[in-house]
Amino acid sequence: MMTINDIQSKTLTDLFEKYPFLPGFFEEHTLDLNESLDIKLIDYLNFLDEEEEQENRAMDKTQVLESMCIYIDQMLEFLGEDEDDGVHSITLLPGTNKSGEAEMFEELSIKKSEIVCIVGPTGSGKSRLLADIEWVAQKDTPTSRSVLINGEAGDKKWRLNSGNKLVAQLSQNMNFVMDLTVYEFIELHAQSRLVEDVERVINKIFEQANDLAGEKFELTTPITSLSGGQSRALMIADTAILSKSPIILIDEIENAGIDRKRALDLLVGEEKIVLMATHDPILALMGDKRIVIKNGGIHKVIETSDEERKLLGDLERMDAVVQNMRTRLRQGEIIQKEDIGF
Ligand SMILES: Nc1ncnc2c1ncn2[C@@H]1O[C@H](COP(=O)(O)OP(=O)(O)OP(=O)(O)O)[C@@H](O)[C@H]1O
Repeated sequence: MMTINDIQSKTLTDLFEKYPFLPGFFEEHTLDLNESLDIKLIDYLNFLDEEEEQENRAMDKTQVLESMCIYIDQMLEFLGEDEDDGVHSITLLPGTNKSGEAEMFEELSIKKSEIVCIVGPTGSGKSRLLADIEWVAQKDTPTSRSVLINGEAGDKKWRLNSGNKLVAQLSQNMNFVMDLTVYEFIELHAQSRLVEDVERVINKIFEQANDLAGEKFELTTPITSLSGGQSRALMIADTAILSKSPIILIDEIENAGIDRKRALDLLVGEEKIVLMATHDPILALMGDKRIVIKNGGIHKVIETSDEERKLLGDLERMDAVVQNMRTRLRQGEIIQKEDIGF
């Protein structure tokens, strides 16, 4: 909760920088902003009182300050940005597997800029684990797991917020139905986030998305004509740059036409906690750790070893061969043994 003390001795310049939506409050309450903004809020309000403008206003100084606090709280809530939002880590505490047996780990903490992969057979419970995190489980899901935020019992406030603010989900199917160009799509999102320099953000997302996508697209391309890989690339860049959610949950990044290593680097570079369920060995080894799920329970947590990282290079080369074949087959070419190269 914002208090009068939090804001009254800050300058208007600082307040506007921190809360870019705040000029809207001044406008709504016909508070004149002609003077220099390098004035403390309280001095500004005193000055207005001295000018005897108060008689023309519905509220006195204290009421203005009080309603400004409420306005800031509500706007932050609406935007999914509470003041004490900083999530530095999440911690999983064990529950039970599908047979009701205790899970095989004591506790697992995941910090900012860490990538953790979730591996395990189909139906073993990978998506369930992602859902437990999204729900900030407190022994109240089928797994009885608990999730701590910054080492403390998860606050249920995360659940109630419609802005999906703890977690951003990147699911496998990205089918756009809106009739917008790439430019309009990003612009809409940037405006809803009240970004100040919308043009700069649009260009940044567009460039990053094109970097990730194999085939390039334009700002004028309608989003409904993007290929699967291109839409995925756009969503990843958009989430990394515009989403305020500290945790990104990914249900597999399919291989088609997207630079997956770069995609992960981009997300981690923006200081996100990244959890990714995957069946793909390359992605699994790109993580710092991987959680192995068996029969609904966390069976093991494995740190990616140096040897595995070296093997990752080999796997990527093999993958490049397969990708190349795929492209050539698509173009109607004939494949020969020497094309395989090993
Ligand atoms: N510990 C558990 N206790 C009880 N039920 C569980 C547990 N873990 C998972 N389940 C249930 O098992 C089912 C399959 O789990 P889930 O969908 O998470 O598997 P998955 O590994 O994501 O599968 P896929 O690879 O096919 O996507 C779900 O109904 C889930 O709620």
